[in-house]
Amino acid sequence: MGTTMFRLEHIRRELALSRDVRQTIIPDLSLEIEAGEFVAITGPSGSGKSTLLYMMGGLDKPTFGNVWLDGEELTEKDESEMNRIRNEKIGFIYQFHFLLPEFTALENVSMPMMINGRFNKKEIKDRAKMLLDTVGLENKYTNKPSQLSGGQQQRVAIARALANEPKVLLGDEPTGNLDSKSAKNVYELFDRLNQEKNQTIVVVTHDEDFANRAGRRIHLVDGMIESDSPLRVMAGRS
Ligand SMILES: Nc1ncnc2c1ncn2[C@@H]1O[C@H](COP(=O)(O)OP(=O)(O)OP(=O)(O)O)[C@@H](O)[C@H]1O
Repeated sequence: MGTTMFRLEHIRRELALSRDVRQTIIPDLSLEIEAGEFVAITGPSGSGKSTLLYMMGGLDKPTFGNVWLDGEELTEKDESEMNRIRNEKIGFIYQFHFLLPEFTALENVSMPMMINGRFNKKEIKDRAKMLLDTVGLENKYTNKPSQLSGGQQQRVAIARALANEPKVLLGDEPTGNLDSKSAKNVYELFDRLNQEKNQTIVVVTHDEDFANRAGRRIHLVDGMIESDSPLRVMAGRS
């Protein structure tokens, strides 16, 4: 048995549409994800995929139920504790990269490390370079986002998400805004991070090719797990 990275117990997420009308997005969902897994969450539009991912990343709270990440219970944490956990343990990648336009690739990747305070100035610069090298942008340290292609911008966002050596990398349609060639580069990068560094990855995706790269696919319909299937034997796991 591996180490449990995520444990979700009887998650329910309701939304108040008006004073007395509530919509149930996720009725009752339980799930465990182990360290080193690469999981794709798929399902039709509106099935609750992003809502689930945001609760896993502590960006949204369930109406009922509990979420544990790496042994820490997220739902009971206040905002400042959650900010710490997000900065230390979670790398989040969105469909749109949200890079800071006035800063270079190197500065964008450095930012989470400067907030964290764990590395000194030189270490931050060295790590930022190493991370940009990892995502294949060794020649783009001083480029600002506007001087990079969409795929390159997303790779900077991935390097930034990895800055503080997060326990988990969460992606909400990370290839949703990319052409097929750039998307393929991003899949390959996720694959490599998972295979070589045993990085735990959970991505929400509509992209079949991407979902097929993952070791496990969780298919949601109406906020319920319709299927949960391993796709292939993961490297290094018995
Ligand atoms: N802030 C909100 N206000 C109102 N409805 C919301 C809100 N957030 C989510 N919803 C509703 O909750 C349901 C689930 O949304 P969610 O974004 O999790 O689905 P999804 O499977 O990720 O969809 P998509 O694939 O289209 O991104 C949808 O019916 C959506 O309309």
